[in-house]
Amino acid sequence: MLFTLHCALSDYEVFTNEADNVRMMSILRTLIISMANFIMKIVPKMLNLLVPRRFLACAFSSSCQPDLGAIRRELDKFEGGTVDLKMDEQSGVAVMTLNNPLRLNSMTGRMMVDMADCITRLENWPSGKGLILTGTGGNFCSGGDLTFVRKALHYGAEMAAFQHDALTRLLNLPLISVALLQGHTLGGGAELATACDYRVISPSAKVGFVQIKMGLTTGWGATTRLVHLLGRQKAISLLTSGKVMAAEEALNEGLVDHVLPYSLASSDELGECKKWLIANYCKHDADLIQATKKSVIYADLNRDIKVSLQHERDVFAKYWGGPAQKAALSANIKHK
Ligand SMILES: CCCC(=O)SCCNC(=O)CCNC(=O)[C@H](O)C(C)(C)COP(=O)(O)OP(=O)(O)OC[C@H]1O[C@@H](n2cnc3c(N)ncnc32)[C@H](O)[C@@H]1OP(=O)(O)O
Repeated sequence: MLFTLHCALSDYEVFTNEADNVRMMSILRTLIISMANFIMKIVPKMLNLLVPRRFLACAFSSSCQPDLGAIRRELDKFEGGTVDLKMDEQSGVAVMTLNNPLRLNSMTGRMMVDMADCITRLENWPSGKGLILTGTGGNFCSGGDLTFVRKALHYGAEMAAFQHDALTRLLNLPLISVALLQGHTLGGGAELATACDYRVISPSAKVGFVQIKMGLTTGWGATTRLVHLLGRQKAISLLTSGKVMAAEEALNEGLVDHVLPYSLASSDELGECKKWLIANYCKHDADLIQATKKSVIYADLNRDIKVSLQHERDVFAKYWGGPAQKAALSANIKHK
């Protein structure tokens, strides 16, 4: 590079008449290309020195496997609130409750860890059929707990990796899940809601992906899930506007599936949501519901139609001629 620069400058002194202009242009071109090459080589090296290696490796390498155990230990230090789980064996419906009411159930690091543990328990619940994700005190969730957020500004990539893992596991539970949106569902709260199969909303509730107003994009996987759920256009519209929607608008946008007919006390709305879930999706045998949901997830993850059909056939063959089918045949059911 220095050699090229030296030659170019000394040549410039020699060529003074117009006939040499073409040659001079060519030298200048060589010089510019050399400088560009030099910059291309040196800038990534300087960046590497300035930005912590761990961040570069995790943010830019597709093969990066975040150490979720280490992240979990770090997040667990950001205390405040809990996430509680009640599994009702009789109905087969569990209720997972975000519990940080003084801060409208916004999520601390500790709550993220709690939620991941609840999801692990639900992954291993063979008699389960459904799950309701709700918040305590009449609010679903007002996003990341801003007290936690302010302390964890250095830890965004790691927190996102942890939440992506937990919420993908939530979405892929073999249970039919529904988020009950009451009061405020904002930012990260709206992201949590998209990790359930369905969303039921109280008529007085509001929901919005306000991340863009907070100088952020989605950190807990909602962009990916929204594109699957609503398609590109609606995802772009909800995420770039940051608009906070009332219940009917959220229904019209396709974000929610059912608006409760009346505003009730928050525990009564939970009861109504449970009735809606059971009546629509959890009437049948737990084993069959879980097999069905697993097949749907399999089909979603394996868009290769042959692979998905093979899996569907294998599951079908397991139930064909089994006791549930024989009982149904004997019952002579009329599907009116
Ligand atoms: C990776 C995550 C990315 C994100 O989630 S970005 C979005 C983060 N969320 C927010 O910015 C929401 C901020 N809060 C608000 O806009 C309002 O509080 C909200 C939800 C409209 C409710 O308004 P109001 O009904 O007037 O109630 P309020 O403001 O008096 O709130 C009651 C108490 O709750 C607190 N609170 C609400 N949301 C919080 C949050 N996210 N983190 C920490 N604290 C939060 C609020 O500070 C207030 O506490 P205090 O009574 O003043 O001690």
